[in-house]
Amino acid sequence: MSRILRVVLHSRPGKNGEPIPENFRVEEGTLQTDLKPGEVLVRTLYLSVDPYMRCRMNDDTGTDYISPWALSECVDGGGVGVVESSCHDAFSEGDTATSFSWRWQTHDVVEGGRLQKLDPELVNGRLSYFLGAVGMPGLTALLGVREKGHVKAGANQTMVVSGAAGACGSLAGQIGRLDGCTRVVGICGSERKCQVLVSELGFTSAVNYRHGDVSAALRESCPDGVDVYFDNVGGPVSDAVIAQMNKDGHVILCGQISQYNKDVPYPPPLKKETQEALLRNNITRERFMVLNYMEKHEAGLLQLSQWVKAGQLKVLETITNGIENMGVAFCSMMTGGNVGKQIVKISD
Ligand SMILES: NC(=O)C1=CN([C@@H]2O[C@H](COP(=O)(O)OP(=O)(O)OC[C@H]3O[C@@H](n4cnc5c(N)ncnc54)[C@H](OP(=O)(O)O)[C@@H]3O)[C@@H](O)[C@H]2O)C=CC1
Ligand SMILES: CCCCCC(=O)/C=C/[C@@H]1[C@@H](C/C=C\CCCC(=O)O)[C@@H](O)C[C@H]1O
Repeated sequence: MSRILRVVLHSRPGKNGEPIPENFRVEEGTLQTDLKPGEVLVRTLYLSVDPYMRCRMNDDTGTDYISPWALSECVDGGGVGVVESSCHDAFSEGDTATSFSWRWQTHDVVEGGRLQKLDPELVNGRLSYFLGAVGMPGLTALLGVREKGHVKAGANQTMVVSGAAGACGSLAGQIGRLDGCTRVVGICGSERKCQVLVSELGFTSAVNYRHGDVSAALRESCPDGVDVYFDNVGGPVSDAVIAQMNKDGHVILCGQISQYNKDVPYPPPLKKETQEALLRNNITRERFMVLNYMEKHEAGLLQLSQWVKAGQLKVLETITNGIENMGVAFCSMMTGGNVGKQIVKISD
């Protein structure tokens, strides 16, 4: 029996409420560490906080693929850890592993079949990258661009990315550039983030949506209009981008974070003018979900790993320490406190 810390959902923000760290509660508990056949004891190294978790804080997520978290039960999401002991053939002490449904606990006993073994070499030992650039957000950026973006090298395309300084957006813009877009413009929520996009990640230009006239800034940044829009945020930012899209353009409908604190279905309804602009200009806007492309994940992770190792894909992370700060890190990410992927480091 070991003593552990875990995070449970303490209260729900309400469907129209902003989440607060106090919606989560850290508890001490015990873990039975005598393993049954097939089980693995893992120590958590890193946990991910992600926007879709906001929907899991509601008692009804409004979707059929994301389930609500139960009150007072341990919450879960993407995680990476190290095997401390194993009764499963595929795992040995010292192996590293990941899962989309890693419990927010310092240690756990899990069925080995629910874990994927990791090759640290893919990330040059930076294991947190498996929750970001060489993980679900990286795949979202890569497959979103490749499956829905219709990017063609040499076609002089302009791509706009919203949420551009975040986990998916910072990678999507770089991938748009690697795949041949002439111009990649990022939209994000601060001057500092705009600077990072241009000076560190190679975006052509960046627009701060919290400052000044976004439509005017976009017009200046996109003199030939917008061909591909990687949409992470929805709402007024997306209305402004779609109004400047060219005929036969493509919206990659990745996420709509600006609407997650509202009681609306996913994807949220568009305003009439935006819907009309899509129809008038024959713009596709297809919902993209990374979990619908599982058969492409292995090759996608290899591609992402190669780019990262070659320095062609720059990785940004914001790392918060300590399981007691899961709620703080989640709320910070939801309000723009992160640059790149928001990670919580749980142990060495
Ligand atoms: N379809 C799929 O398969 C997947 C979709 N997603 C979606 O991708 C999007 C990005 O996720 P992820 O990269 O993990 O998160 P990020 O790392 O981008 O973090 C979220 C960011 O959203 C921005 N934001 C918050 N509120 C608003 C607002 N009202 N208007 C504009 N921007 C806002 C903040 O940046 P800022 O400072 O710029 O405001 C914040 O940093 C989300 O919508 C998510 O749901 C993610 C994974 C898979
Ligand atoms: C309702 C908002 C969804 C916005 C898009 C998004 O962020 C999607 C993210 C998914 C995410 C969650 C999907 C399923 C989780 C299931 C958990 C459960 O019900 O137990 C992530 O894991 C991959 C993205 O496709």
